Amino acid sequence: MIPASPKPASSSAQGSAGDEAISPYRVFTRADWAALRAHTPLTLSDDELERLRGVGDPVSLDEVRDVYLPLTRLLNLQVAAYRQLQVLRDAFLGRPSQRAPYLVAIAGSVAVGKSTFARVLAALLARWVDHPRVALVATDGFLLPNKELEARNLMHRKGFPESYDQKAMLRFLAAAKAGDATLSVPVYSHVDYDILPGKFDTIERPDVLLFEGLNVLQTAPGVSVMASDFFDFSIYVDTDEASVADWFLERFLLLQRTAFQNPDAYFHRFADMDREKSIAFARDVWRDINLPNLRDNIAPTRDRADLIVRKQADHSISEIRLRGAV
Ligand SMILES: Nc1ncnc2c1ncn2[C@@H]1O[C@H](COP(=O)(O)OP(=O)(O)O)[C@@H](O)[C@H]1O
Ligand SMILES: CC(C)(COP(=O)(O)O)[C@@H](O)C(=O)NCCC(=O)O
Repeated sequence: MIPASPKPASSSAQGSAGDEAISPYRVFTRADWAALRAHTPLTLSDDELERLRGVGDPVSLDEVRDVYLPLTRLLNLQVAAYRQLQVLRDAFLGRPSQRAPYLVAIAGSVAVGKSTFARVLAALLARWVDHPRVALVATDGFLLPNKELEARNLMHRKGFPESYDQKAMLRFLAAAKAGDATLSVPVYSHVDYDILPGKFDTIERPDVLLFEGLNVLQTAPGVSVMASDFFDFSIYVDTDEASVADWFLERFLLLQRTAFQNPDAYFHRFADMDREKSIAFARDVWRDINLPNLRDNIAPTRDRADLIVRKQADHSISEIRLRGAV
């Protein structure tokens, strides 16, 4: 179903008036998008949603109804079409039909709520009978271990392109797309603030693989293969800089009262820091690390996504842009 009165894409942070005229996106208000749910049933309860919410990320059941259900309906149709295409391609190649997972990338700033978005989407997609096996992988598993970051003087560049083992990430995506039966991903711990040596998560034959991280849509000069070569669909979780700066600060203060109280936490030394110093510290980390990374490496990838969800200052999603639906 197509909404009665489509709107042209409004100007973007990077776009000029000229770009606006040639935007590949169709812009939906939340209400227009919600109408595309059709009869997709709500399969999550409030309790289940509570368990999926991230620290300080207040996604509501209304938002699940209005935003996530139409999206799962769209993805369900896309997966069906993708599978038909695979069958046809294998027939062309004269080989037995092979099944590879449908890969969905989720990008956005630090603290924008990618993990919650991905967890809720994964839970909803897994309730569809035609793709019950949904795996979720975060790209932090592909960060270089702290020892290596220290050796390269990159401890203050965590999350920047050079802080990841790009080759390992591409190898993983290639293996996933090749339909490998068992996939293994290194584990990053927010408690240790480091990769856990020798620890891997194992994923077996997912129908859909969600791949979430700030770097998933990045390209690099002179590089011929990039992560997005392996994606079937991509989503960018967007908001304005001021909102995400506040969310980062609020989350830091919340983690301070919870996760940092754990004596084993890397950030335990900040557990009892007074409020004023804590605010100053979190603002510094934002200003010196996460904001420059957002501006230089993350936000410029936004307009490569198939879908952009735009959050307001209260974290709620107010607008959705869909590529190719103009
Ligand atoms: N220092 C920390 N200690 C514990 N959990 C953390 C810490 N920093 C981030 N997290 C959690 O890690 C996840 C990923 O965070 P982040 O990379 O900022 O992306 P996003 O907020 O977009 O999901 C979130 O669930 C967040 O709450
Ligand atoms: C681990 C992260 C780089 C996010 O990684 P991602 O899962 O997006 O690959 C980020 O959460 C982080 O720790 N940044 C370092 C600066 C900071 O402490 O906020």
